[in-house]
Amino acid sequence: MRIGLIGAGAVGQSVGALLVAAGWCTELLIASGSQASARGLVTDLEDLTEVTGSCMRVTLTTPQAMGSCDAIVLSPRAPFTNTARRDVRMAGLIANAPLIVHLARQLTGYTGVAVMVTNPVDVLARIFAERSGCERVVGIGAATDTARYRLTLARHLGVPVGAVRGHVIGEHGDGAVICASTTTVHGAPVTVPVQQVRTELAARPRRISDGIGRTRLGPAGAVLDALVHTLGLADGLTEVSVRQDTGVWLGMPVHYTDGAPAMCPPALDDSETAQLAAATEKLHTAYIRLSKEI
Ligand SMILES: NC(=O)c1ccc[n+]([C@@H]2O[C@H](COP(=O)([O-])OP(=O)(O)OC[C@H]3O[C@@H](n4cnc5c(N)ncnc54)[C@H](O)[C@@H]3O)[C@@H](O)[C@H]2O)c1
Repeated sequence: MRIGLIGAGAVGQSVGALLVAAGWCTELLIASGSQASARGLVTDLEDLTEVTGSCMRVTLTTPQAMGSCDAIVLSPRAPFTNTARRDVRMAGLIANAPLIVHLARQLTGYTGVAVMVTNPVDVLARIFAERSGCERVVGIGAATDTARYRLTLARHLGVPVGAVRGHVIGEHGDGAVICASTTTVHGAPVTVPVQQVRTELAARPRRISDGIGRTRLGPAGAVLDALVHTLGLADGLTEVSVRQDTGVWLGMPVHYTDGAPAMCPPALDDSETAQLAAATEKLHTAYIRLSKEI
């Protein structure tokens, strides 16, 4: 498996390290905003492969040279200061969209899997798919949100995380839908303190950023999870942002068999249905506004 990685920052570095540890990636091709950052990560990963006895080759390259990769991870971030207190991820739209459009042009007709990381991930996955013509674009975020949800609920109820079944879908952002009505603990329905959970879902990434600068390991794990499922290395259910009938990309549970996706939308109650419709509208509006500008 040959993987391209665009963006050698906090997430890109963590993805690189996880790919070395995973063992199935034979070559990692790296491009970034500057030669210096890409070369730095290539050098560090070379050291890691040598120390750990990994056979993975690490190569400095350009996005245009990634056309033959099985998958490309897009985790660049334009330099800007994010001062938003609400809708923090959406605040990156204007800064990051031109960069993603540029990459889409460079990767026009790409036939592999594209894993979008850059925020706002749902809108940018759509922009990249439509501008590049790539048909296998997934965004990450819902798997991390879901993991955070299960952790939070398990702690609140004092049960093992493995006993909690439930999803967070829709926007990776303030419009995320906590699927409380179908959540179970030890197979039984449960009353979810939705507002409390929502507060913790927003607090966790802030706590990580305040403590260690940027969120990186959870999202990198979600990238690996998306890669193994979309590339057919593992069958099973994961949450990724994928194209809906409306044309909008939303986080959903998707079951992959040999890399073939089957969407598994959870049943929703009236409130959750309304929240998902609102998220769809919000992301579509952002997309339309952006499309007029770039
Ligand atoms: N979807 C998610 O779950 C999730 C989670 C964490 C972070 N993110 C997003 O991922 C993006 C990256 O986050 P980060 O913390 O790694 O950022 P970072 O600032 O640490 O790194 C960004 C990297 O992008 C590179 N870059 C800048 N312009 C580029 C260009 N034109 N082409 C290629 N590379 C370019 C920079 O050189 C830098 O190495 C951000 O938008 C962030 O919000 C998403």
